[in-house]
Amino acid sequence: MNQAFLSLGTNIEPRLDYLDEAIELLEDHRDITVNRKSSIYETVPVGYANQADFLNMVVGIETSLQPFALLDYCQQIENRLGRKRNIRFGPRTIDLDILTYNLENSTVEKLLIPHPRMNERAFVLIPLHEIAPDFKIPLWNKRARELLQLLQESDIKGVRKWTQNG
Ligand SMILES: Nc1ncnc2c1ncn2[C@@H]1O[C@H](COP(=O)(O)OP(=O)(O)OP(=O)(O)O)[C@@H](O)[C@H]1O
Ligand SMILES: Nc1nc2c(c(=O)[nH]1)N=C(CO)CN2
Repeated sequence: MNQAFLSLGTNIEPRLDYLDEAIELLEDHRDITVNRKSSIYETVPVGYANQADFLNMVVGIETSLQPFALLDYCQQIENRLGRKRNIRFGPRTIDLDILTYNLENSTVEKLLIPHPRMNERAFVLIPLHEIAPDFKIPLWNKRARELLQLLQESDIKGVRKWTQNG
């Protein structure tokens, strides 16, 4: 069985429902088992600042799907949840990125694994550290915590645990 980590992000309300529905749709697939879920984090937008705060989380899955089939299913979920692709890095109902797939590296533009920007994203590294503290991310061959240490304090401050009651 293959082990992958996926990043989920949303900044259009109802944000919590989009996360819940995306996870349900992952669990509905007979070839995917979601075996780890991080907490939900509220995060300041990175890249394109003029947009609402995100909810982000990371899940660990086991799957018999090959990487492109997994990407295809992630994109089906994005489409079902009404994802529009207009502004790069802009607002979205749900974004599902494949962070890692086993210890594989893929350099095909349509599917870059590990995700090439994950090392600079505290909104990915903090939840990944929570569920897989010892996992060494291929390409950098470093744990999430070690990559976090290379980021600015301000990037890390933009990520805080989210609870429904604020
Ligand atoms: N690891 C990956 N996970 C998901 N999509 C990927 C990955 N590597 C490459 N892609 C490609 O990136 C394309 C654009 O993806 P998307 O619209 O989700 O980007 P984005 O969320 O705006 O930016 P980012 O990838 O920085 O999070 C997808 O169509 C997909 O083919
Ligand atoms: N905080 C945060 N910022 C982002 C996010 C995201 O999920 N969270 N996704 C982006 C495009 O992939 C761009 N910027």
